[in-house]
Amino acid sequence: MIQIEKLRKVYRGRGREVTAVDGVDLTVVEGEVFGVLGRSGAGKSTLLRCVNLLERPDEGRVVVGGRDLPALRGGELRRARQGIGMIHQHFGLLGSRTVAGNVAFPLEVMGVPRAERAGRVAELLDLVGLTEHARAHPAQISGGQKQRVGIARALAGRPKVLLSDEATSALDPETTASILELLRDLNRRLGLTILLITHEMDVVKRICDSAAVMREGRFTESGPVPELLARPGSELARGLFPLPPAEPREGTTLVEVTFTGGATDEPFVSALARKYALDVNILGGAVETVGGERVGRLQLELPGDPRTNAAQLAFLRESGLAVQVRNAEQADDLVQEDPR
Ligand SMILES: Nc1ncnc2c1ncn2[C@@H]1O[C@H](COP(=O)(O)OP(=O)(O)OP(=O)(O)O)[C@@H](O)[C@H]1O
Repeated sequence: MIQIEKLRKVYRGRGREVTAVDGVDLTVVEGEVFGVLGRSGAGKSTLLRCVNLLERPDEGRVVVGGRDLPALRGGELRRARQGIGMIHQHFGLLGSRTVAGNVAFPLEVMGVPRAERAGRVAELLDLVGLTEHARAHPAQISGGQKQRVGIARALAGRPKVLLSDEATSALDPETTASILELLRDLNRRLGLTILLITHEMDVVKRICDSAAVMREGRFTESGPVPELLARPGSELARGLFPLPPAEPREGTTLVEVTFTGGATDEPFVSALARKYALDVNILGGAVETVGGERVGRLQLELPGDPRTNAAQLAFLRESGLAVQVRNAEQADDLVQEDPR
């Protein structure tokens, strides 16, 4: 649905150049929620704005719904853009218009006849649960309600794609949860493809099917969330499941185990302990529901150095777990890092 290849965007001015996006490849599959996570200045907004050509990329391809956007001009580009809705952190509502008036605005711009407009506005307000507030002005409603207006307005042109620029960053946790739930619901009900940018791990955890971590204009990791979580060394996994700092003790093996989906149902720690008559020490761990799947990380200490635990580590891997040995350097070739 969204295919970006080798995207580059450089800002130039006052003798200074900033490469905001530096060769990003991104594929967002139709019907999925894709999150780009990164700190301030990583280039997330620029990337998002290149998807609907609010910024023109210097290099690279941006294909949305089969159309190469930078190649389009005039009316063709305008029509292609109507298929891409966008919501913003600060909502961007017109203070002088009512809630209904704000939602009607893009319909007016699109030239939808007045008679049709009222019905469509009512439909959109119903979709976001704001029917009762149709006559209120933005100053009279809460932040969460304002974002609902923003979402209704973004959906006016029946877009197939919704871009979300830190849509929940200005909201409290409870309101954030309700807006994320609404986005998930719209994604499922309308088959809406959502590309969102955020600096909040929690957003990725709650609604993203796939995600990328962006730093200094580049993706450092990218893929389906359960896959990223199971990847040893994943920044996303570390962020979602922070484990206490632990130093390997002499004569022990310190292992971090990540499990997703079905593997969670197996009592693998007790199975390991029983099979090898081991005293397994659990140093830390977290289990969460991500994308509807139970996933988690555990930090385990096994007696004996990694070399003597080759069979035990193989047992964990064969149980479908991603296994990372923290003191792997003590092991020789017998103990391979999980290649995933
Ligand atoms: N219009 C602009 N002109 C010049 N430089 C810009 C412009 N917009 C962004 N930049 C620079 O490009 C880099 C990436 O900015 P961008 O806003 O895309 O990052 P971000 O990850 O979205 O961060 P934030 O969440 O703070 O907006 C930053 O160094 C920023 O200063």
